[in-house]
Amino acid sequence: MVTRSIPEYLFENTRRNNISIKCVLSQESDGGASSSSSSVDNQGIKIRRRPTSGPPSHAVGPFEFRLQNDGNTPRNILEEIIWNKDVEITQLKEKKPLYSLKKALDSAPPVRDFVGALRSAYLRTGAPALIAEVKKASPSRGVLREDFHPVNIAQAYENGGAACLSVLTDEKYFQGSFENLAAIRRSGIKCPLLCKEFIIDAWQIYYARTKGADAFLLIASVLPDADINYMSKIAKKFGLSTLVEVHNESEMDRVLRIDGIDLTGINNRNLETFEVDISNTKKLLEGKHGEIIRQKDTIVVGESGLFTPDDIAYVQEAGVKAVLVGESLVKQSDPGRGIADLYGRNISS
Ligand SMILES: O=P(O)(O)OC[C@@H](O)[C@@H](O)c1c[nH]c2ccccc12
Repeated sequence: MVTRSIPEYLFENTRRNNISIKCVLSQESDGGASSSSSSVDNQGIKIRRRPTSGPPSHAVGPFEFRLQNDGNTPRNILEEIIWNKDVEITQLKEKKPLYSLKKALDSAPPVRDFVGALRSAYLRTGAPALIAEVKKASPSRGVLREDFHPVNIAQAYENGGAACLSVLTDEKYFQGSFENLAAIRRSGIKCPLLCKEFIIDAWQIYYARTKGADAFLLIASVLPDADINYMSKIAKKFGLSTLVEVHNESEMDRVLRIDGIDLTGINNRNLETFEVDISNTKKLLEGKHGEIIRQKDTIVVGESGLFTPDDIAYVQEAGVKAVLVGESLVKQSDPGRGIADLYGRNISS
C-alpha cells in the first residue's frame, strides 16, 4: 500500500475550480510490474523522469479522486525533486524559449576556466582545491544560515582561498536561485562558478550560461549515458566544464566509459536516503577505478560531509584533487575563516 501523500505541485495542472469534495484513494501497487516497464531502467537508472501513470487526480462529476499509486508517487526525495523540476522547466521554457536564450548568450559574461582554476589551486597549496558552495538550505538539513547574503558569502570564500564556487540554483528544495548566480557573477568575483542544479534538459544549460555559469553539474543517477554525452558536448561548445556526479560503483563504471568528462564527483551523500559516509570516496577510488582515473588524469572531486582537516586529509589520501564543501563553511559566522578551520591552515596565499 502506498502511504506517502502526493506532492501538491502535481495537482497544479489538473485541479478544477468547482470541486467541492475530494477523496484520496490509495491503490495497491502492482508490485512494480507496470512501473518498471515504463521507468527509465536502462543503465540501472531508477529515478523516473516524471510520473508514469498519468495525473493523480480524476474528476467524476463534483468529486475529485486522487488515485495514488506507484506510478504517480515519488519513491524518494531525489525523484520528487526531478518530477518537480520537469514541471518547473516546462513552465520556464514557455516564458523564455530557447531562441530568446540564444540571443541572451551574446551578452553573457565570458566563460572562465573552472578545471584550470582547480588544477592551479591544487599545485599551489598541495591540498585538494576547494569548490566552496553557496548553499542556504537543503532538504536533509533545513536552513543552514538565516542571514544569507550570497555575494558576501562568495566574497568571503574567495578571500579565504576557494578555487571555485558552487551556487545552488534550485529554489524549492535548496532556497537557491539563478539570481544568486547572476549576482555573484556581476559582483566581480573571480572564482569560476558551478551552476548547482538538477539538470535534465539542455535548455537549462543555455539558461545557466546566460546567468554567468562556467560549469554545471550532471547527476549520473538521474541521467542516462546518452544525456551525459549530449550535455557534455553542449558544454564543450560553450567552453564550460562539467562535473559528473556518481554515488556508487555502477555509476562510476558508466562514467569512466564516457569520453570528454572534465571532472568526476563522488558524492558521499546518497541523494535518495540522505545518508552521508565519507568512506564512499575511498571505496570508489580503490582498485581498477582508481587506476583508470590516474591513467586518464581526471580530477576527482570529493563531495559532501567534509567538516575537519582529518576529513580533507582522508579524501586526499583516497585520491581526490578537489573537494566540494557547503554546510561546514556556510554555517560559520565568517565562512572565510571556516576555510582555514576546515584545512587546518590558511590556504589563501
Ligand atoms: O553541504 P555539504 O555536505 O558540504 O555538501 C555540499 C555538496 O556536496 C552538496 O550540496 C551536493 C552534492 N551533490 C549535490 C546535488 C544536488 C544538490 C546538492 C548536492
